[in-house]
Amino acid sequence: MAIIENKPAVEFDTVFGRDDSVEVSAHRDHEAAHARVFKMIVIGDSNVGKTCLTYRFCGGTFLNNQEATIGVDFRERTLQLDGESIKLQIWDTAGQERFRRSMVEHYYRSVHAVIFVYDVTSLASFESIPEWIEECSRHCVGPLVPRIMVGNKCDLRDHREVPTAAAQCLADRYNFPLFETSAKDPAEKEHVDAIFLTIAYRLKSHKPLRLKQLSESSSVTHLWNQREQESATCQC
Ligand SMILES: Nc1nc2c(ncn2[C@@H]2O[C@H](COP(=O)(O)OP(=O)(O)OP(=O)(O)O)[C@@H](O)[C@H]2O)c(=O)[nH]1
Ligand SMILES: [Mg+2]
Repeated sequence: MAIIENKPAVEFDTVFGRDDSVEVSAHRDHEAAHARVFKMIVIGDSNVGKTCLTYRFCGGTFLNNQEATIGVDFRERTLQLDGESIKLQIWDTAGQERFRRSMVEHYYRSVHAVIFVYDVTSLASFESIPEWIEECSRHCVGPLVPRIMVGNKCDLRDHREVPTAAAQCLADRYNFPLFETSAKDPAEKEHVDAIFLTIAYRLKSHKPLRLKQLSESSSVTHLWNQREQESATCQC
């Protein structure tokens, strides 16, 4: 099966910060190789900033001139949480129907956590959230799979269309944590980290569903084959 992809498969594999020394790099390789791996998907309308958010978390910077995602982009980051390595394998999905149609089943297969993203300057993107949640349920993502809701582009204060209170109301209805942030604003970098860390800590306390290590070469095909080999969490 072909994966449509418009950027390198895995852009960053980070253990808190960067250092070019060989020793540190070798240590990171070791840590990453022994990490528990969790698959997380980022879902929401096109243009809400899914790619920029995941890039900010994995790469630490804002991605300028980002084009619409086609199919899926993979990013990874390895975290040290209480002395344990946790690798988050983040599936940055396409928001445009025509770019996601053939991939939807694969997005949800064996997923460990879901992040629903809307744009605080787009009421339409917020109003779509229940549809994304519904799609997620249709694909048999179990109730124990952690989900969070993220309102992005908070830096565009004068253009806000989604009040925090309305978003909190929706989040409460589904019992999701809500975060509002900006992938663009450098001052929000730690807040973006906190979003993913929140999920990582939730996952860490879960029984690992996957013990296999990812290969050093994280090509799309290889990742894909790994996913295909795993038994799905879906019980239907
Ligand atoms: N002002 C501002 N612009 C942002 C922010 N995040 C993303 N953008 C811009 O919003 C546009 C869409 O960002 P993407 O990350 O490509 O959106 P996406 O959700 O991945 O879109 P699809 O791949 O089509 O699903 C780009 O022009 C980004 O520069 C943000 O926090 N603030
Ligand atoms: Mg994208």
